[in-house]
Amino acid sequence: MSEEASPHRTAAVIPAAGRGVRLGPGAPKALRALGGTPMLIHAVRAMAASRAVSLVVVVAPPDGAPGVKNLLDDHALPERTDYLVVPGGETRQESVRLGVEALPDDITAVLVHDAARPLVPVETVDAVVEAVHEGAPAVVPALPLADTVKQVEPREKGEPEPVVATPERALLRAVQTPQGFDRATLQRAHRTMPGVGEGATDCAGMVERLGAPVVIVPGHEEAFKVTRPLDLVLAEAVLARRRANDGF
Ligand SMILES: Nc1ccn([C@@H]2O[C@H](COP(=O)(O)OP(=O)(O)OP(=O)(O)O)[C@@H](O)[C@H]2O)c(=O)n1
Ligand SMILES: C[C@](O)(CO)[C@H](O)COP(=O)(O)O
Repeated sequence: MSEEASPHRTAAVIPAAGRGVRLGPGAPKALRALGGTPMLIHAVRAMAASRAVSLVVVVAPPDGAPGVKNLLDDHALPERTDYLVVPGGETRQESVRLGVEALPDDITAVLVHDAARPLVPVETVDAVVEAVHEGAPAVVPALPLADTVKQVEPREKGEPEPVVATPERALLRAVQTPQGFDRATLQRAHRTMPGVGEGATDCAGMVERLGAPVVIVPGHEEAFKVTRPLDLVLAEAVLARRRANDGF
């Protein structure tokens, strides 16, 4: 996909300021190695692989922006893409807001992609971009659920939680990133909605609360989020298979 015939200029914002508490002790999650390369670099390459993406904004840990700039300089990245690093905030919502505020004025479409989803295929990125360029204000890649989901009444840790409802699984989707937005819609959502507590867990949810439509495109099983140690084992296996298939 190319920007040449498009009136859009598309940027990707990569929130990478999280600590990775659920992954366990160590460096901030985005900086941990996957196949010998920081997870963040995989995520940056995944966004820059789309010819539609002309700018990648990395939202670094609050005190880690200079180190992340050095990291980008030290790794081979597509030259047609520009790169910018800004310091992040206390929550994902705050980090994304800081990334969006750093966008140059000529950007019209924005992808928001977790550094923690390093292996998203370019076909998924392009499908999201295409739907935004065709006029959707907000686009989310997602997959049907394998597990049945229960809604519960939360209790203290260790206490059995009463089940309140079993939503119809066929109507549910597990949501991934990159989520794609018309820039004005995303900016309005972030400017009008204060971050409460841990903040919104995804930007599309904020756009829904604005009353704007959000649509789903097919996600990909390799776009999973590295959250817990077992996810890293899976990510290493997927990467090893790709490298074996590519012969490098
Ligand atoms: N203050 C924060 C918190 C999260 N993120 C980013 O948001 C994405 C999704 O968050 P998650 O997987 O929850 O990452 P962490 O917050 O690092 O994980 P944990 O909750 O286990 O600490 C990650 O790329 C993470 O770096 C961010 O930029 N700023
Ligand atoms: C945006 C997201 O990846 C969609 O599934 C997810 O909500 C991020 O949640 P996290 O708790 O910040 O990992």
